[in-house]
Amino acid sequence: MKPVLSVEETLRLEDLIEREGTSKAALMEHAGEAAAARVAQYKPQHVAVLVGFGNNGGDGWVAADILSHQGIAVDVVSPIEPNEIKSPIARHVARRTAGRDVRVIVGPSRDELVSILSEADVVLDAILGTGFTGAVRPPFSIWIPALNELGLPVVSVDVPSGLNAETGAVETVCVEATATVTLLAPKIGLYSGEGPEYAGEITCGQLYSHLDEVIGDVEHAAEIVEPADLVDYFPDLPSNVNKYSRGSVLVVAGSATYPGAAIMAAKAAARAGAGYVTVATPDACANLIRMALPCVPVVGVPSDSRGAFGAAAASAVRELAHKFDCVLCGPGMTVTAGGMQLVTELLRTDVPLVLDADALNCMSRLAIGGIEETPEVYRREAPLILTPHNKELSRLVGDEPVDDLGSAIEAAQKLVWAAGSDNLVVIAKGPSTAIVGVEKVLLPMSGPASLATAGSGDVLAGIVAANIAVSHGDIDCWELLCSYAVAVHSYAGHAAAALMGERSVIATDLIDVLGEAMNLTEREALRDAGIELGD
Ligand SMILES: NC(=O)C1=CN([C@@H]2O[C@H](COP(=O)(O)OP(=O)(O)OC[C@H]3O[C@@H](n4cnc5c(N)ncnc54)[C@H](OP(=O)(O)O)[C@@H]3O)[C@@H](O)[C@H]2O)[C@H](O)CC1
Ligand SMILES: [K+]
Repeated sequence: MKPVLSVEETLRLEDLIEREGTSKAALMEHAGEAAAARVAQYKPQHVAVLVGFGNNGGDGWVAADILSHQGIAVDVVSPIEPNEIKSPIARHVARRTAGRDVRVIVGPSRDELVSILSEADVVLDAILGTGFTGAVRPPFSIWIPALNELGLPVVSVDVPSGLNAETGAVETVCVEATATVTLLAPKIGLYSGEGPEYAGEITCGQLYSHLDEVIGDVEHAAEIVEPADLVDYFPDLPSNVNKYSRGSVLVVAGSATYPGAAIMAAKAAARAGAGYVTVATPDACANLIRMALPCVPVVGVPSDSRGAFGAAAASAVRELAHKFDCVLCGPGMTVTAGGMQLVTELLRTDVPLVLDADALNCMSRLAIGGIEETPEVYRREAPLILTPHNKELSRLVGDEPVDDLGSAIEAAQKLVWAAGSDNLVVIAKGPSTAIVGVEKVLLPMSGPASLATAGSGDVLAGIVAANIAVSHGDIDCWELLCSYAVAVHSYAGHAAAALMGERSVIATDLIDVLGEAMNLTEREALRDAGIELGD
Protein backbone atom coordinates (compact mmCIF):
# COMPACT_ATOMS: atom_id res chain seq x y z
CA MET A 1 0.00 0.00 0.00
CA LYS A 2 1.20 3.46 -0.85
CA PRO A 3 0.66 6.34 1.62
CA VAL A 4 -1.28 9.39 0.43
CA LEU A 5 -0.44 12.61 2.25
CA SER A 6 -2.14 15.85 3.17
CA VAL A 7 -0.15 19.04 2.58
CA GLU A 8 0.75 19.31 6.24
CA GLU A 9 1.93 15.70 6.33
CA THR A 10 4.07 16.37 3.23
CA LEU A 11 5.76 19.30 4.95
CA ARG A 12 6.39 17.17 8.03
CA LEU A 13 7.89 14.46 5.86
CA GLU A 14 10.20 16.96 4.11
CA ASP A 15 11.37 18.21 7.52
CA LEU A 16 12.00 14.66 8.66
CA ILE A 17 14.02 13.89 5.54
CA GLU A 18 16.01 17.07 6.06
CA ARG A 19 16.83 15.98 9.61
CA GLU A 20 18.07 12.69 8.13
CA GLY A 21 20.56 14.72 6.08
CA THR A 22 18.89 15.34 2.70
CA SER A 23 18.22 19.03 2.13
CA LYS A 24 15.16 20.53 0.45
CA ALA A 25 17.49 21.80 -2.26
CA ALA A 26 18.54 18.19 -2.95
CA LEU A 27 14.87 17.13 -3.02
CA MET A 28 14.21 19.85 -5.57
CA GLU A 29 16.99 18.48 -7.81
CA HIS A 30 15.38 15.02 -7.63
CA ALA A 31 11.92 16.49 -8.23
CA GLY A 32 13.23 18.15 -11.39
CA GLU A 33 14.81 14.86 -12.50
CA ALA A 34 11.51 13.00 -11.97
CA ALA A 35 9.57 15.64 -13.92
CA ALA A 36 12.11 15.65 -16.76
CA ALA A 37 12.03 11.85 -16.97
CA ARG A 38 8.23 11.88 -17.30
CA VAL A 39 8.37 14.55 -20.04
CA ALA A 40 11.12 12.63 -21.89
CA GLN A 41 8.75 9.65 -22.20
CA TYR A 42 6.91 11.68 -24.85
CA LYS A 43 10.16 11.87 -26.88
CA PRO A 44 9.69 15.62 -27.50
CA GLN A 45 11.90 17.86 -29.61
CA HIS A 46 10.56 21.05 -28.13
CA VAL A 47 9.28 21.55 -24.57
CA ALA A 48 7.71 24.58 -22.91
CA VAL A 49 8.09 24.81 -19.13
CA LEU A 50 5.66 27.10 -17.28
CA VAL A 51 7.03 28.10 -13.89
CA GLY A 52 5.47 29.97 -10.97
CA PHE A 53 6.92 32.03 -8.15
CA GLY A 54 7.51 29.22 -5.63
CA ASN A 55 9.28 25.89 -5.21
CA ASN A 56 6.96 24.13 -7.64
CA GLY A 57 8.47 26.52 -10.18
CA GLY A 58 11.93 25.57 -8.85
CA ASP A 59 11.25 21.93 -9.81
CA GLY A 60 10.35 23.19 -13.29
CA TRP A 61 13.60 25.16 -13.65
CA VAL A 62 15.63 22.04 -12.73
CA ALA A 63 13.66 19.93 -15.22
CA ALA A 64 14.20 22.54 -17.95
CA ASP A 65 17.97 22.35 -17.43
CA ILE A 66 17.99 18.54 -17.60
CA LEU A 67 15.82 18.43 -20.74
CA SER A 68 17.99 20.98 -22.54
CA HIS A 69 21.05 18.83 -21.72
CA GLN A 70 19.31 16.02 -23.58
CA GLY A 71 19.32 18.13 -26.75
CA ILE A 72 15.68 19.15 -26.47
CA ALA A 73 14.77 22.79 -27.28
CA VAL A 74 13.38 24.27 -24.05
CA ASP A 75 11.44 27.50 -23.48
CA VAL A 76 10.90 28.52 -19.86
CA VAL A 77 8.02 30.91 -19.31
CA SER A 78 8.21 32.75 -15.98
CA PRO A 79 6.09 35.56 -14.48
CA ILE A 80 9.23 37.22 -13.03
CA GLU A 81 13.01 37.39 -13.55
CA PRO A 82 14.97 34.56 -11.85
CA ASN A 83 16.63 37.14 -9.58
CA GLU A 84 13.25 38.25 -8.23
CA ILE A 85 12.17 34.79 -7.02
CA LYS A 86 11.71 34.88 -3.25
CA SER A 87 12.42 31.26 -2.32
CA PRO A 88 16.24 30.95 -2.11
CA ILE A 89 16.38 27.38 -3.42
CA ALA A 90 14.07 28.11 -6.35
CA ARG A 91 15.97 31.35 -7.09
CA HIS A 92 19.25 29.44 -7.13
CA VAL A 93 18.12 26.83 -9.66
CA ALA A 94 16.33 29.46 -11.78
CA ARG A 95 19.47 31.58 -12.09
CA ARG A 96 21.52 28.50 -12.85
CA THR A 97 19.15 27.33 -15.59
CA ALA A 98 18.79 30.82 -17.09
CA GLY A 99 22.55 30.80 -17.67
CA ARG A 100 22.31 27.57 -19.67
CA ASP A 101 21.02 26.66 -23.09
CA VAL A 102 17.33 27.48 -22.60
CA ARG A 103 15.19 30.36 -23.84
CA VAL A 104 13.65 32.30 -20.92
CA ILE A 105 10.54 34.39 -21.58
CA VAL A 106 9.45 36.67 -18.72
CA GLY A 107 5.89 37.97 -18.37
CA PRO A 108 4.57 37.26 -21.90
CA SER A 109 1.21 38.58 -23.12
CA ARG A 110 -1.51 35.98 -23.71
CA ASP A 111 -0.82 36.01 -27.47
CA GLU A 112 2.94 35.62 -26.93
CA LEU A 113 2.29 32.74 -24.56
CA VAL A 114 0.02 30.98 -27.06
CA SER A 115 2.62 31.36 -29.79
CA ILE A 116 5.39 29.90 -27.53
CA LEU A 117 3.21 27.00 -26.42
CA SER A 118 2.16 26.26 -30.00
CA GLU A 119 5.77 25.42 -30.86
CA ALA A 120 6.02 22.82 -28.08
CA ASP A 121 5.36 19.08 -28.32
CA VAL A 122 4.88 18.81 -24.55
CA VAL A 123 4.31 21.36 -21.78
CA LEU A 124 5.64 20.99 -18.26
CA ASP A 125 3.34 22.68 -15.74
CA ALA A 126 5.36 23.87 -12.73
CA ILE A 127 3.21 26.89 -11.91
CA LEU A 128 1.58 26.00 -8.61
CA GLY A 129 1.95 23.06 -6.24
CA THR A 130 1.13 22.42 -2.60
CA GLY A 131 1.60 26.12 -1.70
CA PHE A 132 -1.41 27.15 -3.79
CA THR A 133 -4.68 28.14 -2.12
CA GLY A 134 -7.80 30.08 -3.08
CA ALA A 135 -8.61 31.21 -6.59
CA VAL A 136 -5.84 31.40 -9.20
CA ARG A 137 -4.57 34.98 -9.55
CA PRO A 138 -3.12 36.66 -12.67
CA PRO A 139 -1.08 36.03 -14.67
CA PHE A 140 -1.78 32.30 -14.11
CA SER A 141 -5.54 32.81 -14.42
CA ILE A 142 -4.74 33.86 -18.03
CA TRP A 143 -2.02 31.27 -18.69
CA ILE A 144 -4.01 28.22 -17.57
CA PRO A 145 -7.09 28.61 -19.86
CA ALA A 146 -4.76 29.49 -22.76
CA LEU A 147 -2.82 26.26 -22.15
CA ASN A 148 -5.97 24.15 -21.81
CA GLU A 149 -7.38 25.50 -25.07
CA LEU A 150 -4.38 24.22 -27.03
CA GLY A 151 -4.98 20.59 -25.99
CA LEU A 152 -1.25 19.72 -25.88
CA PRO A 153 0.16 16.90 -23.76
CA VAL A 154 0.82 18.45 -20.33
CA VAL A 155 2.86 16.96 -17.50
CA SER A 156 2.07 18.61 -14.16
CA VAL A 157 4.59 18.72 -11.35
CA ASP A 158 3.20 17.49 -8.01
CA VAL A 159 -0.41 18.54 -8.75
CA PRO A 160 -2.10 20.20 -11.75
CA SER A 161 -1.80 23.96 -11.16
CA GLY A 162 -5.08 25.33 -9.82
CA LEU A 163 -6.00 22.14 -7.97
CA ASN A 164 -6.05 22.42 -4.20
CA ALA A 165 -3.67 19.65 -3.13
CA GLU A 166 -5.58 19.16 0.12
CA THR A 167 -9.22 19.11 -1.00
CA GLY A 168 -9.10 18.43 -4.73
CA ALA A 169 -11.21 21.56 -5.25
CA VAL A 170 -10.88 23.72 -8.36
CA GLU A 171 -12.19 27.19 -7.57
CA THR A 172 -11.77 28.85 -10.96
CA VAL A 173 -9.30 27.35 -13.44
CA CYS A 174 -6.96 24.36 -13.38
CA VAL A 175 -4.47 22.79 -15.77
CA GLU A 176 -5.95 19.77 -17.50
CA ALA A 177 -2.94 17.47 -17.20
CA THR A 178 -2.22 14.44 -19.30
CA ALA A 179 0.04 13.15 -16.56
CA THR A 180 0.99 14.25 -13.07
CA VAL A 181 4.30 13.44 -11.40
CA THR A 182 3.51 13.79 -7.73
CA LEU A 183 6.52 14.17 -5.46
CA LEU A 184 7.62 11.91 -2.59
CA ALA A 185 4.07 10.63 -2.05
CA PRO A 186 0.71 11.26 -3.73
CA LYS A 187 -1.28 14.19 -2.37
CA ILE A 188 -4.81 13.48 -1.15
CA GLY A 189 -6.28 16.20 -3.41
CA LEU A 190 -5.35 14.14 -6.48
CA TYR A 191 -7.93 11.56 -5.41
CA SER A 192 -10.54 13.91 -3.97
CA GLY A 193 -13.05 16.35 -5.45
CA GLU A 194 -12.06 17.24 -8.99
CA GLY A 195 -8.53 15.80 -8.67
CA PRO A 196 -9.14 12.64 -10.71
CA GLU A 197 -10.66 14.74 -13.51
CA TYR A 198 -7.63 17.03 -13.89
CA ALA A 199 -4.62 14.91 -12.88
CA GLY A 200 -4.39 12.51 -15.83
CA GLU A 201 -2.15 9.51 -15.20
CA ILE A 202 -0.55 9.81 -11.76
CA THR A 203 2.97 8.58 -11.09
CA CYS A 204 5.08 9.22 -8.04
CA GLY A 205 8.57 10.75 -8.27
CA GLN A 206 11.05 8.89 -6.06
CA LEU A 207 12.98 11.74 -4.46
CA TYR A 208 14.48 9.95 -1.51
CA SER A 209 15.87 6.43 -1.49
CA HIS A 210 15.20 5.78 2.23
CA LEU A 211 11.56 6.86 2.10
CA ASP A 212 10.30 3.51 3.43
CA GLU A 213 12.33 4.02 6.60
CA VAL A 214 10.83 7.41 7.45
CA ILE A 215 7.32 7.48 6.03
CA GLY A 216 5.98 5.36 8.89
CA ASP A 217 6.92 8.20 11.26
CA VAL A 218 4.57 10.60 9.52
CA GLU A 219 0.84 10.12 9.92
CA HIS A 220 -0.83 9.78 6.57
CA ALA A 221 -4.25 10.71 5.36
CA ALA A 222 -4.82 7.41 3.55
CA GLU A 223 -3.14 4.57 1.65
CA ILE A 224 -3.65 3.57 -1.94
CA VAL A 225 -4.34 -0.12 -2.38
CA GLU A 226 -2.16 -1.51 -5.15
CA PRO A 227 -3.16 -4.67 -7.02
CA ALA A 228 -0.41 -6.74 -5.32
CA ASP A 229 -1.87 -5.90 -1.89
CA LEU A 230 -4.83 -8.10 -2.77
CA VAL A 231 -2.80 -11.16 -3.60
CA ASP A 232 -3.90 -13.01 -0.43
CA TYR A 233 -7.56 -12.22 -0.85
CA PHE A 234 -8.69 -14.72 -3.43
CA PRO A 235 -11.07 -17.10 -1.80
CA ASP A 236 -9.98 -20.68 -2.60
CA LEU A 237 -12.57 -23.12 -3.82
CA PRO A 238 -11.42 -26.51 -2.50
CA SER A 239 -13.05 -29.61 -3.99
CA ASN A 240 -14.49 -30.83 -0.68
CA VAL A 241 -16.87 -27.90 -0.14
CA ASN A 242 -20.62 -28.01 -0.14
CA LYS A 243 -23.03 -25.15 -0.77
CA TYR A 244 -23.19 -24.24 2.93
CA SER A 245 -19.50 -24.53 3.71
CA ARG A 246 -18.67 -22.28 0.73
CA GLY A 247 -20.33 -19.46 2.66
CA SER A 248 -23.95 -18.48 3.17
CA VAL A 249 -25.56 -15.04 2.92
CA LEU A 250 -28.97 -13.88 4.07
CA VAL A 251 -30.12 -10.87 2.04
CA VAL A 252 -32.72 -8.89 4.00
CA ALA A 253 -34.02 -6.55 1.38
CA GLY A 254 -36.75 -5.38 -0.97
CA SER A 255 -40.23 -3.94 -0.76
CA ALA A 256 -43.25 -3.87 -3.07
CA THR A 257 -41.80 -0.62 -4.49
CA TYR A 258 -38.21 -1.86 -4.92
CA PRO A 259 -38.07 -5.63 -5.35
CA GLY A 260 -35.30 -5.31 -7.96
CA ALA A 261 -32.73 -4.13 -5.42
CA ALA A 262 -33.16 -7.34 -3.44
CA ILE A 263 -32.88 -9.41 -6.61
CA MET A 264 -29.65 -7.71 -7.69
CA ALA A 265 -28.00 -7.87 -4.27
CA ALA A 266 -28.83 -11.58 -3.88
CA LYS A 267 -27.73 -12.48 -7.38
CA ALA A 268 -24.49 -10.54 -6.96
CA ALA A 269 -23.77 -12.34 -3.67
CA ALA A 270 -24.29 -15.70 -5.40
CA ARG A 271 -22.15 -14.77 -8.42
CA ALA A 272 -19.43 -13.40 -6.13
CA GLY A 273 -18.96 -16.84 -4.64
CA ALA A 274 -21.41 -17.42 -1.79
CA GLY A 275 -22.62 -21.04 -2.01
CA TYR A 276 -25.99 -20.47 -0.40
CA VAL A 277 -27.93 -17.23 -0.64
CA THR A 278 -31.39 -16.70 0.84
CA VAL A 279 -33.60 -13.64 0.58
CA ALA A 280 -35.83 -12.47 3.43
CA THR A 281 -38.29 -9.95 2.05
CA PRO A 282 -41.75 -8.56 2.80
CA ASP A 283 -44.55 -11.02 1.86
CA ALA A 284 -45.87 -8.42 -0.55
CA CYS A 285 -42.99 -8.92 -3.00
CA ALA A 286 -41.78 -12.42 -2.13
CA ASN A 287 -43.42 -14.15 -5.11
CA LEU A 288 -42.04 -11.70 -7.59
CA ILE A 289 -38.52 -12.22 -6.23
CA ARG A 290 -38.99 -16.03 -6.24
CA MET A 291 -39.79 -15.90 -9.93
CA ALA A 292 -36.77 -13.73 -10.70
CA LEU A 293 -34.33 -15.87 -8.68
CA PRO A 294 -35.04 -19.57 -9.24
CA CYS A 295 -31.77 -20.62 -7.55
CA VAL A 296 -32.35 -18.62 -4.36
CA PRO A 297 -34.80 -19.55 -1.56
CA VAL A 298 -37.03 -16.59 -0.73
CA VAL A 299 -38.60 -16.29 2.73
CA GLY A 300 -41.56 -13.94 3.00
CA VAL A 301 -41.82 -12.06 6.31
CA PRO A 302 -44.70 -9.83 7.48
CA SER A 303 -45.24 -6.70 5.39
CA ASP A 304 -46.73 -3.38 6.42
CA SER A 305 -49.63 -1.78 4.56
CA ARG A 306 -47.26 -0.41 1.88
CA GLY A 307 -45.52 -3.69 1.19
CA ALA A 308 -42.37 -2.88 3.19
CA PHE A 309 -41.05 -4.73 6.26
CA GLY A 310 -43.76 -4.70 8.92
CA ALA A 311 -43.53 -4.67 12.71
CA ALA A 312 -43.36 -8.46 13.01
CA ALA A 313 -40.53 -8.78 10.46
CA ALA A 314 -37.75 -8.15 12.99
CA SER A 315 -38.29 -11.26 15.11
CA ALA A 316 -38.77 -13.46 12.02
CA VAL A 317 -35.49 -12.24 10.51
CA ARG A 318 -33.61 -12.53 13.81
CA GLU A 319 -34.53 -16.24 13.96
CA LEU A 320 -33.15 -16.75 10.48
CA ALA A 321 -30.04 -14.58 10.78
CA HIS A 322 -27.96 -16.76 13.07
CA LYS A 323 -28.01 -19.61 10.53
CA PHE A 324 -25.91 -17.58 8.05
CA ASP A 325 -22.25 -16.62 7.75
CA CYS A 326 -23.21 -13.06 6.83
CA VAL A 327 -26.35 -10.93 6.69
CA LEU A 328 -26.76 -8.12 4.17
CA CYS A 329 -29.57 -5.73 5.00
CA GLY A 330 -30.86 -2.69 3.15
CA PRO A 331 -31.26 -2.73 -0.63
CA GLY A 332 -34.72 -1.54 -1.61
CA MET A 333 -36.22 -1.90 1.88
CA THR A 334 -37.38 1.76 2.28
CA VAL A 335 -37.40 3.53 5.65
CA THR A 336 -40.27 2.37 7.85
CA ALA A 337 -40.86 1.71 11.53
CA GLY A 338 -40.61 -2.04 10.79
CA GLY A 339 -37.32 -1.48 8.98
CA MET A 340 -35.89 0.43 11.92
CA GLN A 341 -36.81 -2.41 14.29
CA LEU A 342 -35.25 -4.85 11.90
CA VAL A 343 -31.96 -2.96 11.78
CA THR A 344 -31.94 -2.65 15.58
CA GLU A 345 -32.40 -6.42 15.95
CA LEU A 346 -29.75 -7.28 13.39
CA LEU A 347 -27.22 -4.99 15.07
CA ARG A 348 -27.81 -6.99 18.27
CA THR A 349 -27.01 -10.35 16.65
CA ASP A 350 -23.52 -11.82 16.61
CA VAL A 351 -23.60 -12.45 12.86
CA PRO A 352 -21.32 -10.46 10.51
CA LEU A 353 -23.50 -7.72 9.07
CA VAL A 354 -23.42 -5.48 5.99
CA LEU A 355 -25.77 -2.48 6.15
CA ASP A 356 -26.49 -0.75 2.86
CA ALA A 357 -28.89 1.83 1.43
CA ASP A 358 -32.08 2.25 3.47
CA ALA A 359 -30.74 0.13 6.34
CA LEU A 360 -28.27 3.00 6.80
CA ASN A 361 -31.07 5.55 6.64
CA CYS A 362 -32.95 3.49 9.25
CA MET A 363 -29.78 3.39 11.34
CA SER A 364 -29.35 7.16 11.18
CA ARG A 365 -32.86 7.54 12.60
CA LEU A 366 -32.07 5.37 15.60
CA ALA A 367 -30.46 8.38 17.28
CA ILE A 368 -31.18 12.08 17.39
CA GLY A 369 -28.26 14.02 15.88
CA GLY A 370 -25.30 11.98 14.63
CA ILE A 371 -25.38 8.26 15.35
CA GLU A 372 -21.75 8.54 16.52
CA GLU A 373 -23.12 10.33 19.59
CA THR A 374 -24.67 7.01 20.64
CA PRO A 375 -22.17 4.40 19.50
CA GLU A 376 -23.77 1.77 21.74
CA VAL A 377 -26.46 1.52 19.04
CA TYR A 378 -24.01 0.04 16.56
CA ARG A 379 -21.03 -1.12 18.63
CA ARG A 380 -20.83 -4.91 18.38
CA GLU A 381 -18.36 -7.81 18.54
CA ALA A 382 -19.11 -9.26 15.11
CA PRO A 383 -17.99 -7.45 11.95
CA LEU A 384 -20.14 -4.56 10.76
CA ILE A 385 -19.60 -3.10 7.30
CA LEU A 386 -21.48 0.08 6.34
CA THR A 387 -21.64 1.00 2.65
CA PRO A 388 -22.98 4.58 2.47
CA HIS A 389 -22.79 7.02 -0.41
CA ASN A 390 -22.23 10.67 0.52
CA LYS A 391 -25.86 11.46 1.34
CA GLU A 392 -26.33 8.39 3.51
CA LEU A 393 -23.05 9.10 5.27
CA SER A 394 -24.10 12.70 5.90
CA ARG A 395 -27.36 11.51 7.51
CA LEU A 396 -25.40 9.15 9.76
CA VAL A 397 -23.37 12.05 11.18
CA GLY A 398 -26.26 14.41 11.88
CA ASP A 399 -26.52 15.92 8.38
CA GLU A 400 -23.01 17.35 8.35
CA PRO A 401 -22.04 18.05 4.74
CA VAL A 402 -20.24 15.20 2.99
CA ASP A 403 -19.37 16.23 -0.55
CA ASP A 404 -15.85 15.09 -1.31
CA LEU A 405 -13.35 12.44 -0.36
CA GLY A 406 -11.90 14.47 2.52
CA SER A 407 -15.25 15.13 4.18
CA ALA A 408 -16.34 11.52 3.56
CA ILE A 409 -13.21 10.22 5.30
CA GLU A 410 -13.78 12.60 8.22
CA ALA A 411 -17.42 11.57 8.64
CA ALA A 412 -16.59 7.86 8.40
CA GLN A 413 -13.81 8.28 10.95
CA LYS A 414 -16.28 9.83 13.40
CA LEU A 415 -18.36 6.68 13.16
CA VAL A 416 -15.54 4.16 13.48
CA TRP A 417 -13.66 6.04 16.16
CA ALA A 418 -16.81 6.43 18.27
CA ALA A 419 -17.34 2.67 18.19
CA GLY A 420 -13.61 1.98 18.51
CA SER A 421 -13.85 -1.50 17.02
CA ASP A 422 -11.46 -3.16 14.58
CA ASN A 423 -14.46 -4.97 13.15
CA LEU A 424 -16.26 -1.84 11.96
CA VAL A 425 -15.50 -0.62 8.46
CA VAL A 426 -17.18 2.11 6.44
CA ILE A 427 -17.01 1.84 2.66
CA ALA A 428 -17.64 5.50 1.77
CA LYS A 429 -18.76 5.22 -1.85
CA GLY A 430 -18.18 7.98 -4.38
CA PRO A 431 -16.25 8.75 -7.56
CA SER A 432 -13.27 7.98 -5.29
CA THR A 433 -14.24 5.39 -2.70
CA ALA A 434 -12.58 5.33 0.73
CA ILE A 435 -12.52 2.36 3.05
CA VAL A 436 -12.32 3.62 6.59
CA GLY A 437 -11.47 1.56 9.65
CA VAL A 438 -10.26 2.55 13.10
CA GLU A 439 -6.60 2.50 12.13
CA LYS A 440 -6.58 2.69 8.37
CA VAL A 441 -8.03 4.59 5.47
CA LEU A 442 -7.62 2.73 2.20
CA LEU A 443 -8.23 4.07 -1.27
CA PRO A 444 -8.99 1.14 -3.56
CA MET A 445 -8.70 1.33 -7.33
CA SER A 446 -11.36 3.82 -8.44
CA GLY A 447 -14.03 2.46 -10.72
CA PRO A 448 -15.00 3.56 -14.23
CA ALA A 449 -17.92 5.88 -14.96
CA SER A 450 -19.96 2.86 -16.08
CA LEU A 451 -20.45 2.04 -12.37
CA ALA A 452 -22.49 5.20 -11.89
CA THR A 453 -25.78 3.47 -12.65
CA ALA A 454 -28.84 2.61 -10.56
CA GLY A 455 -28.40 -0.68 -8.71
CA SER A 456 -24.61 -0.59 -8.83
CA GLY A 457 -24.53 -0.14 -5.03
CA ASP A 458 -26.76 -3.20 -4.54
CA VAL A 459 -24.27 -5.22 -6.56
CA LEU A 460 -21.34 -3.98 -4.48
CA ALA A 461 -23.18 -4.79 -1.24
CA GLY A 462 -23.76 -8.34 -2.53
CA ILE A 463 -20.08 -8.75 -3.39
CA VAL A 464 -19.00 -7.51 0.06
CA ALA A 465 -21.42 -9.86 1.84
CA ALA A 466 -20.32 -12.85 -0.26
CA ASN A 467 -16.66 -12.25 0.55
CA ILE A 468 -17.35 -11.96 4.26
CA ALA A 469 -19.31 -15.22 4.14
CA VAL A 470 -16.65 -17.01 2.13
CA SER A 471 -13.90 -15.89 4.52
CA HIS A 472 -15.70 -17.50 7.51
CA GLY A 473 -14.19 -14.79 9.71
CA ASP A 474 -10.64 -15.86 8.88
CA ILE A 475 -9.59 -12.28 8.06
CA ASP A 476 -6.94 -10.16 9.70
CA CYS A 477 -7.81 -6.93 7.90
CA TRP A 478 -11.45 -6.21 7.09
CA GLU A 479 -10.43 -3.04 5.24
CA LEU A 480 -8.45 -5.11 2.73
CA LEU A 481 -11.30 -7.56 2.27
CA CYS A 482 -13.54 -4.58 1.46
CA SER A 483 -10.87 -3.27 -0.94
CA TYR A 484 -10.93 -6.60 -2.73
CA ALA A 485 -14.74 -6.35 -3.08
CA VAL A 486 -14.47 -2.78 -4.40
CA ALA A 487 -11.76 -3.85 -6.86
CA VAL A 488 -13.96 -6.68 -8.17
CA HIS A 489 -16.82 -4.21 -8.58
CA SER A 490 -14.51 -1.82 -10.50
CA TYR A 491 -13.26 -4.58 -12.80
CA ALA A 492 -16.89 -5.58 -13.37
CA GLY A 493 -17.47 -2.00 -14.53
CA HIS A 494 -14.59 -2.30 -16.99
CA ALA A 495 -15.60 -5.77 -18.20
CA ALA A 496 -19.25 -4.76 -18.67
CA ALA A 497 -18.21 -1.56 -20.48
CA ALA A 498 -16.04 -3.62 -22.85
CA LEU A 499 -19.06 -5.78 -23.71
CA MET A 500 -21.86 -3.26 -23.72
CA GLY A 501 -20.17 0.10 -24.32
CA GLU A 502 -19.49 2.43 -21.38
CA ARG A 503 -22.73 4.39 -21.73
CA SER A 504 -24.95 1.32 -21.89
CA VAL A 505 -23.93 -0.58 -18.78
CA ILE A 506 -26.77 -1.35 -16.35
CA ALA A 507 -26.38 -2.98 -12.95
CA THR A 508 -27.48 -6.44 -14.07
CA ASP A 509 -24.62 -6.43 -16.62
CA LEU A 510 -22.19 -5.99 -13.72
CA ILE A 511 -23.58 -9.14 -12.09
CA ASP A 512 -23.22 -11.15 -15.29
CA VAL A 513 -19.50 -10.36 -15.55
CA LEU A 514 -18.56 -10.87 -11.89
CA GLY A 515 -16.73 -14.13 -12.66
CA GLU A 516 -14.61 -12.38 -15.28
CA ALA A 517 -14.08 -9.44 -12.88
CA MET A 518 -12.76 -11.76 -10.16
CA ASN A 519 -10.38 -13.34 -12.67
CA LEU A 520 -9.17 -9.91 -13.80
CA THR A 521 -8.61 -8.79 -10.20
CA GLU A 522 -6.61 -11.92 -9.47
CA ARG A 523 -4.54 -11.73 -12.66
CA GLU A 524 -3.69 -8.08 -12.06
CA ALA A 525 -2.71 -8.76 -8.44
CA LEU A 526 -0.44 -11.66 -9.39
CA ARG A 527 1.17 -9.65 -12.17
CA ASP A 528 1.74 -6.69 -9.84
CA ALA A 529 3.22 -9.01 -7.20
CA GLY A 530 5.60 -10.43 -9.81
CA ILE A 531 4.09 -13.91 -9.61
CA GLU A 532 4.29 -15.85 -12.89
CA LEU A 533 0.95 -16.36 -14.56
CA GLY A 534 0.03 -19.67 -16.16
CA ASP A 535 -1.55 -19.75 -19.62
N1 LIG B 1 7.21 17.44 -1.62
C1 LIG B 1 8.51 17.58 -1.74
O1 LIG B 1 9.24 16.84 -1.23
C2 LIG B 1 9.09 18.66 -2.47
C3 LIG B 1 8.30 19.62 -3.04
N2 LIG B 1 8.80 20.65 -3.69
C4 LIG B 1 7.94 21.43 -4.51
O2 LIG B 1 7.53 22.53 -3.77
C5 LIG B 1 6.16 22.75 -3.96
C6 LIG B 1 5.64 23.58 -2.86
O3 LIG B 1 6.35 24.79 -2.94
P1 LIG B 1 5.87 26.14 -2.27
O4 LIG B 1 6.89 27.13 -2.56
O5 LIG B 1 5.50 25.88 -0.90
O6 LIG B 1 4.53 26.44 -3.03
P2 LIG B 1 4.13 26.54 -4.57
O7 LIG B 1 5.28 26.68 -5.44
O8 LIG B 1 3.19 25.44 -4.81
O9 LIG B 1 3.28 27.83 -4.55
C7 LIG B 1 3.72 28.99 -3.85
C8 LIG B 1 3.63 30.16 -4.75
O10 LIG B 1 2.35 30.22 -5.32
C9 LIG B 1 1.79 31.49 -5.07
N3 LIG B 1 0.34 31.36 -4.89
C10 LIG B 1 -0.32 30.85 -3.86
N4 LIG B 1 -1.62 30.91 -4.08
C11 LIG B 1 -1.80 31.49 -5.28
C12 LIG B 1 -2.91 31.86 -6.05
N5 LIG B 1 -4.16 31.62 -5.59
N6 LIG B 1 -2.74 32.41 -7.25
C13 LIG B 1 -1.50 32.66 -7.71
N7 LIG B 1 -0.37 32.36 -7.02
C14 LIG B 1 -0.53 31.78 -5.82
C15 LIG B 1 2.47 32.01 -3.84
O11 LIG B 1 2.44 33.40 -3.91
P3 LIG B 1 2.33 34.25 -2.56
O12 LIG B 1 2.25 35.65 -3.05
O13 LIG B 1 1.06 33.79 -1.89
O14 LIG B 1 3.53 33.94 -1.77
C16 LIG B 1 3.86 31.42 -3.97
O15 LIG B 1 4.66 32.27 -4.71
C17 LIG B 1 5.61 21.37 -4.09
O16 LIG B 1 4.35 21.35 -4.71
C18 LIG B 1 6.68 20.72 -4.95
O17 LIG B 1 6.47 20.95 -6.30
C19 LIG B 1 10.23 20.98 -3.63
O18 LIG B 1 10.84 20.78 -4.84
C20 LIG B 1 10.97 20.12 -2.60
C21 LIG B 1 10.55 18.73 -2.61
K1 LIG C 1 1.98 22.13 -10.87
